[in-house]
Amino acid sequence: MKIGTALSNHATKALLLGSGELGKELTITLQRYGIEVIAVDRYANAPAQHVAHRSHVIDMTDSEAIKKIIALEEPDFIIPEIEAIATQALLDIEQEGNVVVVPNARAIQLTMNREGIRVLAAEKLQVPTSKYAFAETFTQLKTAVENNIGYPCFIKPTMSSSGKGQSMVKSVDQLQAAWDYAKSSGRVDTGKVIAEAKIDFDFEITLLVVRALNAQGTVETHYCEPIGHYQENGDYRESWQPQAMNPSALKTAQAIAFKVTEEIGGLGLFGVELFVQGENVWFSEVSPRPHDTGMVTMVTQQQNEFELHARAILGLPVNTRLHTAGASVPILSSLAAKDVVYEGLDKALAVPNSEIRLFAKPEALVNRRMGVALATADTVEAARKNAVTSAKSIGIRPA
Ligand SMILES: Nc1ncnc2c1ncn2[C@@H]1O[C@H](COP(=O)(O)OP(=O)(O)OP(=O)(O)O)[C@@H](O)[C@H]1O
Ligand SMILES: NCC(=O)N[C@@H]1O[C@H](COP(=O)([O-])[O-])[C@@H](O)[C@H]1O
Ligand SMILES: [Mg+2]
Repeated sequence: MKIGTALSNHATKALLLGSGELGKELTITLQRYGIEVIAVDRYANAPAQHVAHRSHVIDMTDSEAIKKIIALEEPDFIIPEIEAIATQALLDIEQEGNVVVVPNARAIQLTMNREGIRVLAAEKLQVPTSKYAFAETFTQLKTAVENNIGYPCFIKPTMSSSGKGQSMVKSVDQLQAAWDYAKSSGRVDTGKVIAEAKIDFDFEITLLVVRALNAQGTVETHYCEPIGHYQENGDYRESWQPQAMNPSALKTAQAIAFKVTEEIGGLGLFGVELFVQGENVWFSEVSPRPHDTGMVTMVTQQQNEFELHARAILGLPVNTRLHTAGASVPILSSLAAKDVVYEGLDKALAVPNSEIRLFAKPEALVNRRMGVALATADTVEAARKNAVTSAKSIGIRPA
């Protein structure tokens, strides 16, 4: 493809829908290839907006608002970055044919809502998943859990991410609170919640998969080394790469990831979330974009997940090589405040082979991700230890 020079009349333009920490890294990468980036989010001063050429604040769950911004900016690429977007607008815009929705509008619609991707994976593609049911009322939820899903189970909003609105329920007396939380705390209330039986996994991974064009112009699938991670309340607390895996489980994981991403189609990087127990692998969900647990690749891979996504989208060559073991630990706020300052950067960076990214979100909330510590080492264990020490050195307090 021809890539126009940024800020000329022929600049290739990318419009990000969602401008968080993942979008910021992607913006920087796209700009290195001369792309003009417009960063859109639901609030002003979102991380990617700190570096983008231009930015807009809109209600991204409003189709008309999305269409208006697209008509104004006339981008070549629309890159959804968060799980809270009116996907119908993207389907309509794609139909018109002048813009590429990354990786495609159907992928965004399917993955933005857990119902779409779960039904596709489990029922059409027949890949193993946890047992699940959808409910529109508390009575439906209770009946499904009591008769079919069982305890313990997870109750989640169908449109959410980073664990928002999600809880694990061990007995019937916790069900009402889980229903109320899922209905009130997702990114968007679709009217439905999902109940999922708990999988007793040994560990869970994100398999980063890249669909990119080869020299012959055909799509090839590339896999990164598996990323292991540990989650609390549905949000990641540590990730590391590589996750040691039994070769047969890795093969199964790649086969599941291939099946799902091949069905979704388009070009770009995907984060396929899988649960592993012995040789068994279950599909959990997929992000058609860089993944939070994949931030570790900023220190472990020659081409990190943002570089891979940008290259794949632009039709450029990709390489998923890992060059070192590493780990990432998010820096979470312990307080809610409008203006905050970070402390301890000197201490955090005194940890050997560590790096810090501070996101500078304009408002801190309890457990909101405000930065990330990254570390490399000869072993994953040492890298994890260093990343934890580095992250703990950063304090967040009101300005
Ligand atoms: N059915 C399940 N069995 C076991 N653990 C689960 C199940 N569902 C969710 N979890 C745990 O909760 C975590 C978050 O779940 P999930 O990925 O569905 O939430 P999310 O809000 O989409 O998070 P993100 O957007 O960060 O991926 C999983 O990574 C896993 O640790
Ligand atoms: N698991 C998905 C994920 O990590 N998404 C990342 O978090 C941002 C939202 O953060 P916020 O809720 O703090 O605004 C998103 O914009 C994206 O960068
Ligand atoms: Mg997830």
